[in-house]
Parts: sequence; C-alpha cells; structure tokens
Amino acid sequence: MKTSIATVSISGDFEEKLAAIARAGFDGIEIFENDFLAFDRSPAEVGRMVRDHGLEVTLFQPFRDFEGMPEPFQSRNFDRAERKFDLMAELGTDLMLICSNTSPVSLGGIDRAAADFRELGERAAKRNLRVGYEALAWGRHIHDHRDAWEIVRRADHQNIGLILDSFHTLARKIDVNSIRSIPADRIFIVQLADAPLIDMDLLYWSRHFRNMPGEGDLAVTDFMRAVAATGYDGYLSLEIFNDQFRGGSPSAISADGHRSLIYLMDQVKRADPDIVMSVPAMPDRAEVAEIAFVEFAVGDNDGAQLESLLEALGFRAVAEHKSKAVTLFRQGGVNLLLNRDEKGFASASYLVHGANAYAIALMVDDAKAAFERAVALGAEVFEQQVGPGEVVIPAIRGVGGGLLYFLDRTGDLGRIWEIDFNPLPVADGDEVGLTRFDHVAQTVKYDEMLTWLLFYTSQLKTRKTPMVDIIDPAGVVRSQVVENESGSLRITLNGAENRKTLAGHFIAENFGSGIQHIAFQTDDIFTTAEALLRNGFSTLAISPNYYDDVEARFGIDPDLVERLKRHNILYDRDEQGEYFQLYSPTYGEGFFFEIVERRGYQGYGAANAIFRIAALRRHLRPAGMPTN
Ligand SMILES: O=C(O)c1ccc(O)c(O)c1
Ligand SMILES: [Mg+2]
Repeated sequence: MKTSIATVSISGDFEEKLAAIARAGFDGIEIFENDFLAFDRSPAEVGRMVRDHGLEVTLFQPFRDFEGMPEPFQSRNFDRAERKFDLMAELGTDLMLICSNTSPVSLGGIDRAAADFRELGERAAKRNLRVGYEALAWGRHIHDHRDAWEIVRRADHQNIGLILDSFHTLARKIDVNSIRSIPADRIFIVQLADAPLIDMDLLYWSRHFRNMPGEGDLAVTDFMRAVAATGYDGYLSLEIFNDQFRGGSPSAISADGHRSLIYLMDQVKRADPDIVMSVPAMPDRAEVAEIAFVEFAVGDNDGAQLESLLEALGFRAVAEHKSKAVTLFRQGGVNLLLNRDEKGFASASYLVHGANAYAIALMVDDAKAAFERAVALGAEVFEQQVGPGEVVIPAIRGVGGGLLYFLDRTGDLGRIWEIDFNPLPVADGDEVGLTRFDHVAQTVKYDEMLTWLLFYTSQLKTRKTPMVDIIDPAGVVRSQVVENESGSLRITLNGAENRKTLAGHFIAENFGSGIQHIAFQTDDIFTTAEALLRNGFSTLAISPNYYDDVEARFGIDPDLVERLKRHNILYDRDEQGEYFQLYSPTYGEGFFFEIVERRGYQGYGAANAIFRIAALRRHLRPAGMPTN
C-alpha cells in the first residue's frame, strides 16, 4: 500500500510539515494550493524539497469551478488550467484534482461537463498530465460520486479519471457498493477521512471536523472495502480538514494519520483477504482478559501515604520485587505495584510528574503478538532493565509518557509474580471485598484525546463509546470510553480543555496526561462500605442535597436512600440495571480511587460526575485548587 497525506491536514510551515510527514512513514503528499502559495519558494524548489524528504507529490489540488461554465468563464477556465499545468510540471506531479463546481453561474448537464473534461483531457495528454474529478458533497449540480463517475465515463479520455473521497460519499450516506463496479484504472486517487457524527451543514462539517479513519463515526472501512474490491492499488491519501489538527503537533498528527491507514487496511484485509493491495502483515487486535496490574511511581513520603490509603482500602503488601524497590499490593483480582526504585523509568516518571500511576499491564492471549502489532502500528518500544533471570515484559510507550505492558499466561510471563518477586509474610488488615479493576480513568489533554482513542482501538479489540460532556463547575470535560465486549477492559478518557477544571488542574500539576483515578469492583457495595469504615477509610463526602434529588428522580425506597447517604454512595440506573459508586478523597494533586458495584448497568455514572467533581473540589481546596 502507498500512503499520502494532504499538507492541509497538519500544522506548521511547509518545511515542518514535510519533515513530520516523512518521519511518520508516508510515501507522498497532496499539495494544497494555498499551502504552496503562502510559501516563498519557487515551485521547482518545493518539488525538490519534497523529493529530498523521500516523498513524492501525489496530487495538486484543488482546481475549483471548472465544468459546465458559460462563456466567458469557460475559456478563462481552460487558460487557468494551462497555467496550473505549468506549475504542476515544475512541482513534479502529474495529477490534478478538480472538485465539482459550486458556482451559481455554472450550468448543469452531464454531457456539457463531460465535454469540458474531454477537452481538458486533450490538453492534459499533450503534457503527460492527468486530471481527476471529485464530487464535493455540496457541489451545485454534482454532489454524488456516481454522477461524477458518469461524467468521467462519458468524457471517455485516458487522462481523465475519478477521485473518490470517503467524506463526500459517507457524509451523504451514498451506498458505497456503487463503487465496486468502477474500473480500478479509472480511479486516479482515493482520499480518506472520517468525521464524528454531527448534524450540521455539510461544508462546515467537512472543513472543520474531519478526522483520521477510525477516529470518527463514518463507515470508512466499508467505503475502503468497496474501493479495494475494484482492484485499486494506488495511493491512499488522507485529506483531513480539522481545526484542532491545524493547531496540533505536526509529528503527532502525522503519526496518527499513518497509523490510521495501516489500521484501516488491516481491517479491510481481515474482512476481504483477497484484495490486490499489499497490506503489512500483523497479528489481529489483542483480546484483553483483564488489567493485570497498575504500577505507581512514588517517592518515600508520598509512597508511605499511598500505602496507608491502600491498606485502608483493604489491600495488603503480598510480595517484594527481588532486585528493585517495588512492592506488590493485592486484593481479590487486583494487583497494584508501588515502585520506589531510584533508577529506571519509574524514577524518571516520578521526577517529572510526582507520584503517579505510570504503567498499565494488560493480560492478553499472546503478549508477543500484541507487542508485534503495536510495533507494526508505529508504537514506540520500551525496553526495561531487568536483573539476571528476571522476566522481560513486552512494553510500549503510551501517548502521554506512560507505559503499556503486555502479559499473558504462558511461559515466564505467566509466572511473573513467582519469578520476579519474593512473597511477604501475611500482614494484618481486613480486605473490603474488592474483586477486580472496573475501569482506569486517564485524564488527557483535550487535543490528545483522538490520539489515545486510536492508540487503544487500533491495538486492542475494543470499541469507543460516543463522547459525553462532563460538567465541572469550572468548565466542560469531554469524556469517551474505550471498552471491550465483555467489560474486562474499560478505560475512560477525559479530555480537559482548560486548567481550571479538576481534570485540567490534574494535568497542570501532573505535568501531562495521566491516570487520574482507578475504579475497583465489589459485589456488595454496602458490605464494602461498612468494612471501609472499620478500616478507618474516609469516603468522599457527597452533598446531602444530592440524595433528595436521587429519591425524587428514581423514586427509590427512603431506607435505601438513607443507606446511600450514610456511606456517600452515588446511584444511577438505566434500562440495563443499577450502579453504585463511592470515592476516596484525593491523593496528591487530584488522584483518587473509586469503588463500584454494577447490577447489570454498563455505563459510568456520567450523570453523577458533576456531584463527584464538586465534592472532590471541596476536598482539594485550599491546597492550590482554583476556587473559580
Ligand atoms: O472543502 C473543499 O473545498 C474541498 C476541496 C478539495 C477536496 O478534495 C475536498 O474534499 C474538499
Ligand atoms: Mg477531497
């Protein structure tokens, strides 16, 4: 497969864009005319710069309002096209994109448009150039690739072909199967973009909200399967107009783009193994059985504090690492590691971020396969230092500077606790009935959110839920969940746009994205709450007003409401069942634990978030939290 990306998709000046695009592994770029016009080098120099980066110019675009014009516009358009042909020759590209006419002056008529294209094909042929026609979703007469194809077909000229763009087809909900009967050699290039489903004007949606395949809600895989079925084997070119990307990091956005194309084609190849296009071979997305452990980097003082908090939560230190200052705390199926080592990644993470949960280990079927896939998708490999005889766990870097480990139950990986750890004598203390991880909540910079989503969904057999708004008294936090079918992996991503929200405060104080809370499951929240009380654990105090509302809203039994209130338990209910949640106060700069009981319920209590956040803020004040 050959990959390309339009220069409009990322931020930076032209030189920065080229460097980032080349580094991400693309083979080519589409030059958007305005990007070039704003740059102060000659077309020949630009072409040389592109080639010096090992890239080729796959397309020059867009040429607007060409077909079906009355005179004198028609003649002027042919002159204008000749000028752009000159430019293309200097840039060193043979393909121009003409998007369907939006001019109020333009005349309709398939044959009139076809005649214009035939004439242009003659002119292009003299210079060995090609012209592709694309239906804009908001074109005045042509806004459907089927009509654009009919025009190309009737133009009947070797140098005139069709350009498909997933956004224009999918935004208008045009049946993608209509693509399957188009001859592959008539498709000059395929542009790809996804977008979140938002009901808005097509042009505005397209110019501001496109994102990488897999990041949005459009059926880009179905579109691409139809394209691949034609036998098309040319460039796949990302054309992403997105306000956030234009202001984002050129290298991160380019890397996401490249990953999105590999992931997309892997999906297509799995669905249709016989496609002509070559796709890098890699293992399938990993099935996650559970979160095997979460590891904290701590210092001496905050380590002792965290230990007391864990003990009050019913965890016990059960083992000590053989060669590092790492202690394993366990309760039920939950493993937490406290790493106080003064060398290595944990220590570096501690120095930068302070005490933080910096690593997640996932239990998968085949850790090596999961790791291989991550590498094929461009993940950054992490190599840890291990003592003699200790287990090497396949690991990659997460988006925000943390780590993701892959464990499985085979060989040494399956015996990590025995091989790397010495058991500790059983300590006193009561367990409180925590059984397993429910979810891990990562607070991320809002503009990293899509990167995280793609990171997880491309590597792991997971899906993403629609985005919901969480209202913090100081702003909105956007929340989206990555979860698997069985619920054994649930990661909530909370994107903070300003530093005044609780999440934003956490990012500012933590110096970057990170895990802000960890939720555990219990089978009986009231028994757990009683045990917590006995352990001296203080739950986060929830406003009494909340309980009046819960009683009114759900019409639940006043006795139950009293019990909820007594233990500061939040309640939610939907068609699937009931949800109970309680929280710890914050630890450090806004980190906390949550305990939940699910009775059939599959959500995350989004409606309760506002009350939880207000309570956490009360708790965090006056330790530096803006009071708004
Ligand atoms: O928004 C536009 O005008 C525009 C231009 C060229 C394209 O290829 C496209 O998909 C959209
Ligand atoms: Mg396009």
